[in-house]
Amino acid sequence: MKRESQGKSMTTTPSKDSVRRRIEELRRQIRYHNYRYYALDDPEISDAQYDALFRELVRLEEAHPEFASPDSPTQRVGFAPLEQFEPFIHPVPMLSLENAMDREEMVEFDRRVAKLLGLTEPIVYTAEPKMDGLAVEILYEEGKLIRAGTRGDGYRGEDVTPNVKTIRAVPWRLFSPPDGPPIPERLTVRGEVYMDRKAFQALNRDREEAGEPPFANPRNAAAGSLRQLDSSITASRPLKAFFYGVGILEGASFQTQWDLLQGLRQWGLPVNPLSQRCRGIDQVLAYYERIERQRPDLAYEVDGVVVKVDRLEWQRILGEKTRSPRWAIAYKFAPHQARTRIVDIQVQVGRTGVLTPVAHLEPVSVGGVTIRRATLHNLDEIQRKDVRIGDEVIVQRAGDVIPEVLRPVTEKRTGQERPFHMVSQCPSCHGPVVRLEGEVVHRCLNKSCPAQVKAAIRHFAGRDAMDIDGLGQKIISMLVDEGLVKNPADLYRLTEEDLLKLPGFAEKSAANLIRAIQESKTPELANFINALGIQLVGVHLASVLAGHFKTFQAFREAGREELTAIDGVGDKVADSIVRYFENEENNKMVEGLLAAGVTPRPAEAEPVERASSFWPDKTVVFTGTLASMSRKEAADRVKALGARVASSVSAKTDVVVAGEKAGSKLEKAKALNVRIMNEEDFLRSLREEA
Ligand SMILES: NC(=O)c1ccc[n+]([C@@H]2O[C@H](COP(=O)([O-])OP(=O)(O)OC[C@H]3O[C@@H](n4cnc5c(N)ncnc54)[C@H](O)[C@@H]3O)[C@@H](O)[C@H]2O)c1
Ligand SMILES: [Zn+2]
Repeated sequence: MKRESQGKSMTTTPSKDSVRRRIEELRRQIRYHNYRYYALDDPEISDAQYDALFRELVRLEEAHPEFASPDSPTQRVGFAPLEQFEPFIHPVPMLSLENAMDREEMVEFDRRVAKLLGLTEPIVYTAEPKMDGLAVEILYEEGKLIRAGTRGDGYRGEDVTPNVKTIRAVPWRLFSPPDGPPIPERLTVRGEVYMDRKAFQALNRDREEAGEPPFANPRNAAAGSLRQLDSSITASRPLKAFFYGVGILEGASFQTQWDLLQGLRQWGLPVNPLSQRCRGIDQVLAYYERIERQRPDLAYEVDGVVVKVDRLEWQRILGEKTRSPRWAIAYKFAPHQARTRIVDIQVQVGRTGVLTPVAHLEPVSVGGVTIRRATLHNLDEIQRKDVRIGDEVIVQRAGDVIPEVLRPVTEKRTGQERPFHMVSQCPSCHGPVVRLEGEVVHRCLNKSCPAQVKAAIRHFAGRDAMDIDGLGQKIISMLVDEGLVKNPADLYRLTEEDLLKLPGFAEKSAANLIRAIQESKTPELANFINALGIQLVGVHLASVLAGHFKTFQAFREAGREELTAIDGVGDKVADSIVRYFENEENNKMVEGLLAAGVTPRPAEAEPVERASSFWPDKTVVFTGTLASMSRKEAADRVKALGARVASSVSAKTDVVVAGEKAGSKLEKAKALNVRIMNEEDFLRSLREEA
């Protein structure tokens, strides 16, 4: 895929004056976009477009040093912290990274490093996925989490300690096995807070349904979730973190970046398992290609790889420039973008009646996937981007995130393009379309609107809900159109005879679907709560609520007070739940489900005790025999602390607990660089959690 033009190429020599004006214009634009991106977490342009502006400015300033200025955005990191937050001072400045866009720039980086160090042999690097989240620094003293802040302008960030403490992957206390590095007296560790793509999509769906503006991408969702004044909002968002560096490190030392990563891992800080040591630039380039291939399958967004000179001594020799270190570089992936034409814009009705305009496109291949539709979010977005029917547009797809229209190519307009008007009648039920006060979205308010019923049933039958196999969009559509199903509870009254009347069903397929529906009757409580489709209650909150209430009855009877007392449940969510169960129709539907024999399984394990430092969210494999307890007992102990137990070792394994006579799993763990605990380490860590 060709990238968008990297700024204007200059064929004739421009006058000094026009260069100065362009520089000023670029600085003004970049400052504005920095503000949107860093302060508001709401960018207006894509990263690729931003990078093009930034690079053009760098080039002009290099070619015309007389216009250089210490307050140019090229000399600064990020954006000053917002005043609503207490400042977080970085004891060692937290810089940005220089970017490379192609192989030549990487080869050039390698040459520069070799020259500065006076080396001729291949240089060893540690290469890591470049997480697309936001950078944080956390201070640990004697292993205890003291404070955490965002990067801000590199010198001062925003103090977000209570928010960072709600992230399960972040230990409140560091852990040290006897054979690992000692716990440092003082440590500031640096990492990236991010949100998985799936969680991001679920969050955006919930937001769109609730009439709130969706986040542009997982990075902004993570940043917007972490930079909250109310940490219960942060707690309700499924954030994760990977760590990759340190600022201060007292009382422990490492020789290389690679050893440092292993050390962080041993202290219980999550480190990206895809990191790799590379000998020479060719291995770096191969690593880049491998990660780019894996990119669509990763659970999270990466926007490139970060390459760091491995020897810390050499890093010190190379030192820093104003904005970035000389010993590291970010090799960015090309965005998956393409040009195509909007054939039409149609509105789609969601399960709570929200109307989403969707662009129907001339099919185009973007990063290997053919796309025919792209979301336009809402009317405001369409007007802000000035997208019209018939426009040639740039579309972008990041991983499996829903493709979106970035902007029209206005130079290609013919005058035949038509602006989009929001419909005044619901395309499904022809009811009136309204825009409620304070909302950006338009809605159909008719509760029995067929499109809403269909969407609600699709949600109900989905993977994270009742998980009904074989109940796809087409069948749901027929069931609703034929009047066989008016709400989810009706599904359980369907018979084979009903289905056989529909086109496309035979005895066997009808029997299969009825069986799948009947088999869905004992969902996990969290899935059942999610299935109900309560506004603002998505997959993540549903599991928080299930963990708290244990039974559906207790959840259903909970009052506002009890709800808001739960970590991660704010006023809005509590109101929405209470309102749901006050509604006559919802109650009838829920009664219908229970009467049909739907019995959610009570949630099991105790909610994780937050103060426990190491085990939450870790994937653990046991191997060999433990002298002090059975395998089952050991597994139950760590599960109670929030860990998952797996049977085989993979790159996703966090810890292998190896007892006597451990065999191949232990070998595999060593090969994959997975942390290994012997029985003594294991018992000690359980004692520490007690
Ligand atoms: N769209 C917009 O309007 C807009 C505006 C401003 C910035 N941006 C984006 O932000 C970028 C500039 O931001 P930046 O200064 O944060 O630089 P950067 O994102 O290019 O690189 C530095 C950052 O990379 C992150 N990182 C991820 N994984 C890492 C790892 N393994 N090791 C080290 N660091 C890792 C850290 O947060 C670090 O601060 C631009 O290139 C652009 O893509 C976009
Ligand atoms: Zn309708």
